Amino acid sequence: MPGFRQLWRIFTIQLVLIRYGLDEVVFAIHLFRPFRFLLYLLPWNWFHRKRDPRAVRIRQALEALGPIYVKFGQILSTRRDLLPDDIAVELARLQDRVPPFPSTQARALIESALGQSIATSFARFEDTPLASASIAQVHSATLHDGREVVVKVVRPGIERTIANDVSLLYYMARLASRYSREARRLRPVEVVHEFETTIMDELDLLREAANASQLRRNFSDSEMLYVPEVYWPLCRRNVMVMERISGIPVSDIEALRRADVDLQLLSERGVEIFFTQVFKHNFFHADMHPGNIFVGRDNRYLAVDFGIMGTLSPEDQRYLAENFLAFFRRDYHRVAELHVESEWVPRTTRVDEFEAAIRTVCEPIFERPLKDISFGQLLLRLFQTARRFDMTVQPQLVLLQKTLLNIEGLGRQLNPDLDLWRTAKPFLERWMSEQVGARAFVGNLKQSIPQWTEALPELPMLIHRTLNQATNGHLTVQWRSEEITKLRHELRRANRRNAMAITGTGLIVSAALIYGLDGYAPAMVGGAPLLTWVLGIAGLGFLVSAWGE
Ligand SMILES: Nc1ncnc2c1ncn2[C@@H]1O[C@H](COP(=O)(O)OP(=O)(O)OP(=O)(O)O)[C@@H](O)[C@H]1O
Repeated sequence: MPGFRQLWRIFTIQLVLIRYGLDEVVFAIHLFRPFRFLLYLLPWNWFHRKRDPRAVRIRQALEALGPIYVKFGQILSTRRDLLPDDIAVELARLQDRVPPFPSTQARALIESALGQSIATSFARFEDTPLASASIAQVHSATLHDGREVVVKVVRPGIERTIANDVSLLYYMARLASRYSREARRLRPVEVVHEFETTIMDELDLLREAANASQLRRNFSDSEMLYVPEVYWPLCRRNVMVMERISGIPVSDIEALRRADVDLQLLSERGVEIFFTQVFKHNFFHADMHPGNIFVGRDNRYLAVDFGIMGTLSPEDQRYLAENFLAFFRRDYHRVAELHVESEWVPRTTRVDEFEAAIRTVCEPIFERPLKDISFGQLLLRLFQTARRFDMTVQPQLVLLQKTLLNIEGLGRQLNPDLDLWRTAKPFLERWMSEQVGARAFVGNLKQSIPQWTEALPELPMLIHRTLNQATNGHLTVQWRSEEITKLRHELRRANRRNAMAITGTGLIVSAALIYGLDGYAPAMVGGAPLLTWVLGIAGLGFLVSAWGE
């Protein structure tokens, strides 16, 4: 049960929702019905009732509720498998730009985190921030050796605010799940959990710095992507210092044209970077919105903001690649099979039914020319379909699908004729051939050589011991298999069944004999009818149990 302050906050949230005409979706309003009369005290123009479409009012309400809710809306916008399209599109418009906090506070936070004065750490520190978002603020600075850097500082007190808001969101999500079937369908508790994980990760700048370092290493020889260097001695949990990059924002197409950037090459490089990150490095930048991407010299991308990165398990990678290839061959049966094999949908799913559902969704999409087909939309539709077949939510896949949508959006903005499939197909086919077949065998062999060289010296001794045991007749082989275990159970059951049937038959025969002997066996006279019944019923009981085994 929440405390008074939380209840008050819930009450104010209700007011904001009512103000934006969202009372039809306010489940908890029932709890606050007694206070409804307070609404009549408010002037009529306080309400923004139903003037705008519902999706717009939801966005406005989140903006009115403050930065944490803006962030919540942004993360929610990526769950297009759960939300109606209009709401998802509108929530994606939420701007995470909030008024900056004073530079005196930023300086104090940095000094306390680094344990030294600003003047000791930097030759110059710019008080006007470059950017200010809900979690952190970014300032530019110069190191004593002359290198230009940016300093990212986490907002003061933000951890407590988030903790309070998240516990409130959990409370409301549980209420919603309990009282509203419609809300239950949106899996509110799961959504809040996802939000909590993402936002807590973003608070830890050491984690972001480590992500940046890894990505920089992965692309150290690349002419496609540049990742700024992290200055580790000046990084703490709430402060991060990294090389300052300068380039043209990728969304500024006019400026890119003026700078003679090859837009077609750039759009294809974007796709290649994405597939390289997902399939080669298994470490992808999952916050690829245009605000985080710049273009430098030689058509090279420059990336910032490494708070959200994604990885896939080797199995997910393989299933994903196979899914894409099967999709574009329109082999829906294989797509359905892959979903069952990978257990993205339950093993009990009927492949033919699932295949039919996928076909219904995908055929209209494939009617369009290949260059107009969106991978991200395709995955999204697939997840929406799979959800009807009880697909368990795979956060890593949702993250990937969202990134893919971003990449496509970006690529098509640069080059409306970008044919994603043409760029991606050779990449996926090459990757698949490296994973299966002779090349994969050689690759795996190479990988296991170190283990073999470690185990090799022990081999003669092992062979000697085994042969010794065999000649002395002490060698036992332990062989466990699922089939054998099943067979053993089956045999045991059959034995039990036989024993019960024999006992049951014996008892019934005995009952019949006693019944037949009645009158000829004087010692039993009087007890015979009762004994006949008891034996007969017991015999029947045994037979029925034997039947049920
Ligand atoms: N290394 C850098 N060099 C130059 N500018 C940078 C650098 N890092 C960040 N910036 C600028 O600061 C802005 C905010 O940085 P960043 O995205 O890392 O912060 P954030 O708090 O995570 O914001 P959001 O989550 O809203 O994107 C960037 O959009 C970019 O303009």
